[in-house]
Amino acid sequence: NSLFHEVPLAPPDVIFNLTAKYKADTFAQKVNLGVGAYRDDAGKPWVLPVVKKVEQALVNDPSRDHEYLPILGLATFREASIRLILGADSPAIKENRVTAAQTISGTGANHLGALFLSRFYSKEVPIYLSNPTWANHKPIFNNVGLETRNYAYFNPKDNGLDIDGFLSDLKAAPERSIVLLHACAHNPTGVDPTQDQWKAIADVIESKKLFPFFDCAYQGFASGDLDRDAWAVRYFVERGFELLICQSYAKNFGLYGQRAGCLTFVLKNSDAAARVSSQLAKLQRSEISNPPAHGARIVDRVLNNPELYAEWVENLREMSSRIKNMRDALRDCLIKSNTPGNWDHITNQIGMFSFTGLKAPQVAVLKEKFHIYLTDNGRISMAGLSTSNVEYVANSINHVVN
Ligand SMILES: Cc1ncc(COP(=O)(O)O)c(CN[C@@](C)(CC(=O)O)C(=O)O)c1O
Repeated sequence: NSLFHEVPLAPPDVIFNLTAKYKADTFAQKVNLGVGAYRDDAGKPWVLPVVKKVEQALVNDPSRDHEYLPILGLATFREASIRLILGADSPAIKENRVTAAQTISGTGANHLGALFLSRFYSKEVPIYLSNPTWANHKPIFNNVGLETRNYAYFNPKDNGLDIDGFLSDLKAAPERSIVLLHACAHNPTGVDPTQDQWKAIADVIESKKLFPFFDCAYQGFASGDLDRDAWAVRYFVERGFELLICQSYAKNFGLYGQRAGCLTFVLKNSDAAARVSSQLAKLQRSEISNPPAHGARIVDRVLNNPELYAEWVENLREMSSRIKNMRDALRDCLIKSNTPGNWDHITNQIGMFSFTGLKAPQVAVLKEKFHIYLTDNGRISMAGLSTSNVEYVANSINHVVN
């Protein structure tokens, strides 16, 4: 008998297993609405033109080597990431009370933030996650010994935000609890709080002394405007909260496999920032020693060069507007084919995903009969839609809701 013969067989990951099933499917008209990865109108992954350009320059740069990065990553990448999320004129930056660590993409930022809080904030308080939230959030926090709880988020009646449930769950939370907040383009619902609702959320977090833990994986993807998508984070900073933000460059730079991300901490003063930074370095060293260089160098060059930055903004707008067009097209097709139900949420929701309201049995039929892949909770990645498959998808949805 092996020493590990009692290791339980874990189920495959929901989202990555969907991709594998889709790839294995030989049906000509198969459609992948699973993983939240951008595809162009031909259904192909899109290497951003600005990324291609910078990669060429990097490869041809004679001074480039493969030395270790510092433990906390490329300094100019970290500084640019802080400016991107907080705004170049942020008071927190001026007062030198921000610190950051380059991480293994957004997942790594969530993990390092969780690990730090479990060590230096508290292990006794729970972290509140939106219901529903990204499938990977719960395992990330449980892995570092944090108890996870839910706050109400999605209202199935209007496929919108259950703000009353949201606020009352936070009011009932133990003081100092951590609250995970999606900065923009909520995954999986595509439903974001309005600015007034963010103010009400901030009021409860302040009065209950809760800790805001922002996860920002889609900056620039939601509205197409980087500053607008960072509004909630900047509002909380303005209100004087200490908080952290997880940034991912997987989606907005198309660098999924390069694992480029950043964990940014906003503190009360520079003394606290120095202390936090020193412990982030210690934790990071013992886990990954130092982060991967390639993706960060691409992001670093783009964010620190005005022309490349402007080109990146254009590339971002191209992705976010194609997704918006697909929202309009899907809703139009559903209405044109008299699909029962109200489909306004398809265009009211924002960012990579739409929470359709389809139930697991209906999802099963879409997968098995129509070869359309989406998660059982009815989430569809809008980037999987194209002008050539949107009608087929709408007709298939029509079939399963009738
Ligand atoms: C809210 C949220 N945070 C963090 C991440 C982490 O992304 P990264 O580590 O690649 O930077 C994702 C990616 N979510 C995807 C796009 C992929 C996945 O599940 O990992 C999704 O399909 O939900 C996300 O949706």
